[in-house]
Amino acid sequence: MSDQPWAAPTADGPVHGTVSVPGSKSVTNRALVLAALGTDGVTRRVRGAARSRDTTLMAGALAALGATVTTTDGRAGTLDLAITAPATFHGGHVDCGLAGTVMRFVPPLAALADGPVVLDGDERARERPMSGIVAGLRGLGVEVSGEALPLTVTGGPHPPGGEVTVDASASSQFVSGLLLSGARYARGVTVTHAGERGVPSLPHVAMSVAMLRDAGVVVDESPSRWHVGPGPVTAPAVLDVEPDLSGAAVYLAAALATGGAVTIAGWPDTDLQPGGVVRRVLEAFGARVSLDADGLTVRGPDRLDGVDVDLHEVSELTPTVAALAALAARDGAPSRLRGVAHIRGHETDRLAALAAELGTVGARVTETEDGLAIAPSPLSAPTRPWRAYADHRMATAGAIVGLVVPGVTIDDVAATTKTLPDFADDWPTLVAGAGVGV
Ligand SMILES: O=C(O)C1=C[C@@H](OP(=O)(O)O)[C@@H](O)[C@H](O)C1
Ligand SMILES: C=C(OP(=O)(O)O)C(=O)O
Repeated sequence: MSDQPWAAPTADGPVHGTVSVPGSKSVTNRALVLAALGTDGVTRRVRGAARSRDTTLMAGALAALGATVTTTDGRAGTLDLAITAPATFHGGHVDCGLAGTVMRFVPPLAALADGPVVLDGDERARERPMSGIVAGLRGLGVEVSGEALPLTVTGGPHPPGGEVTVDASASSQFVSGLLLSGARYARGVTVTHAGERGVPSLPHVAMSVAMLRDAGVVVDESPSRWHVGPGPVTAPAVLDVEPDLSGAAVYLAAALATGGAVTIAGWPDTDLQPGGVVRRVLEAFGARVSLDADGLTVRGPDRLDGVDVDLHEVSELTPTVAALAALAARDGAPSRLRGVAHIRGHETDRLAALAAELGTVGARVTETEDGLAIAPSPLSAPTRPWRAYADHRMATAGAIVGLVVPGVTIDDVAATTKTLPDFADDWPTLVAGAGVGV
């Protein structure tokens, strides 16, 4: 990839096309962790994973601690991973990159190692919240030095486990991380959330619970409290990863932005991700959504409606929704995005980043305590490149805006490889009217 800013393609007219997106990083990285926790000598396969940075980091982390991970080419540019759990994890060094799933899911697994595990990541990763994992592990009898990355985790192969109360208002991944390895702790793990705000992105905790149950682990849940019983982790021998529906939303946004129609092939009938919420959010802008044998098709309206949406459950959609809201505001419709205070701790401070970058094209975006307010304003060509802040979803938000605002360039389109490894090629292909990956 060159160092030159990437020119986001402008659409000549309505965008029409069919897209096949790679597997969800959230599903993939849970599947990899659960496979590595098996103690029955079975090699498990995770099929259709994205060839993305976050997935690669998770595979690398598990290998660094003693799991055997082999990677082969899967269908349509995806990866198939085969994982064999080690008899005992060993100490080592783990690179978390900027992946929340790696920095929050691996420390509780590292506590099962027979030696210290040092975890570090990108510069920005050192600023991402880790308090729930650090406090949670200490409460479960694990030694942790450091309060954020870099961390050293020293557990011993049989950490006691038990009951902890953590404040998970900064990330649902605190809860997911503690639960995913909890069955391997002597007394299992019980996590209670206590904080000023609720746990964000709760469908991602539900994903953890569903995948744990699928791996034979006993999980009890009540509001703000989850219990994982001790016992073996026997994930399915083969897991087909469902498409990344938040990544898909970016491609669907092309239909909304241009009044076109985009189909996501292979959209699942039932999903572990909040697919229904993704659909409802797009419908709020005036899109028509239908699911049939070809996949999920979204047809954009002639003019986008403004939205007033609480994105607490689907906070990772915020950059996509904010980009569409800025396009709606161009036609005079204001929007409010709420419930996402915690995304200041995502890959970047997304509220500040969105206000700044949408501002470069003339949008009137104000940061609120828990979201963004977008006031009517015409949009115009920017005078500097759109900054991605190493954030895949900031880069894709810039591309959405670039469909209708000429002259948008993105300083670091390679940031998209965190979850969508082929975005820089696939997006122009879609905008030019061709199918992608199908
Ligand atoms: O567990 C997961 O796979 C995720 C949980 C959510 O994190 P937060 O709860 O920090 O928002 C989500 O935003 C992130 O993209 C993926
Ligand atoms: C917040 C996100 O990622 P992470 O898993 O790194 O937290 C995201 O993908 O939008």
